[in-house]
Amino acid sequence: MAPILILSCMGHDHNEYIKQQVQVKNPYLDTMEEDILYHFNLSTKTHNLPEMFGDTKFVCVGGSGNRMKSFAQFMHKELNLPGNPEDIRDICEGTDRYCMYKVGPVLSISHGMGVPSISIMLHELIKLLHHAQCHDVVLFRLGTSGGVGLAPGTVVITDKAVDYSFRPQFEQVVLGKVITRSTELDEGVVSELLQCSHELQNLPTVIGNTMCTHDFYEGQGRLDGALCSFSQEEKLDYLKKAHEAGVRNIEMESTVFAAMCRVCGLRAAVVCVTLLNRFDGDQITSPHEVLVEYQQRPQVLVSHFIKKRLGITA
Ligand SMILES: O=P(O)(O)O[C@H]1O[C@H](CO)[C@@H](O)[C@H]1O
Ligand SMILES: O=c1cc[nH]c(=O)[nH]1
Repeated sequence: MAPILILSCMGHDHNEYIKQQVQVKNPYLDTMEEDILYHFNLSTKTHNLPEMFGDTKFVCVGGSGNRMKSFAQFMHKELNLPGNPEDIRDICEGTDRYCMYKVGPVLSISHGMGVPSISIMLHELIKLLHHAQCHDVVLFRLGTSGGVGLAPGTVVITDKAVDYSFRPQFEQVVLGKVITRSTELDEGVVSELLQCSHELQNLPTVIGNTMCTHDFYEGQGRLDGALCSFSQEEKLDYLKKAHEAGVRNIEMESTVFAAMCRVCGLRAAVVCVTLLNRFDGDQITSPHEVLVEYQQRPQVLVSHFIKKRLGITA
């Protein structure tokens, strides 16, 4: 029998977190004898998912496997967990599609680039959380992005994840028809994250809309792809319109992430650092070590959030 959501999934009262369970929205799932999470190389028959994952409270996802491994090692240290952080094992090592690390109540998973890649990962992740009977879970996407009118290195906590027309929605084609889902995120988590950013040094942070595109080059109005059919003026005009619509950064996964989490009753937030200001150019020119430090910023912010939630003080 599928667990039911006892209280409203989008409420903002802290007490409501207590009973929040993962709602898969598929009547067929509970009739299946076995569920193979193919891209994770896990299955309900071969793995004891409640034992492996039942205590998960925070799921952090990001594009690259190495970044999510470093984040897991960082969290291992931040949470003062026993053992050597260097020894953490990739739970999905039997497949090279995604990487997954578990450190205490934190699960760190890579999702690759773009909507199709993260959406496959999210289907399997949400089923995993359901099979493992997890509850009170908060999900974060920790990413990089192009800034719209912001200095490079600024952390953007997403208010609304919007599409190419600045609408807060995600369109999925199902059986040849378009289904539109809302991409509203949890306001409570957004304010908690903003408060966390005020408590940290050197972490310039804003709340803004995040535009999700299906491409890094033409899709984000870059003039430096292999194809370009528009002028510099047209590019700047589009970015200006985006800025007027409240867009402060551009990336490639936020809308489907927000939509799927929302439908399944999962509180979620998107926290991405900007690598450049798109009004100033398209190429990412900062030195490697600067970019490495930038991409740690969302991790530092979310780590602070997690430690506060767990009652761990510095
Ligand atoms: O830093 P990550 O999580 O990979 O995300 C951003 O970087 C990739 C493009 O370079 C896209 O996937 C975009 O969303
Ligand atoms: O400009 C950028 C930088 C990172 N990721 C993106 O999707 N766009």
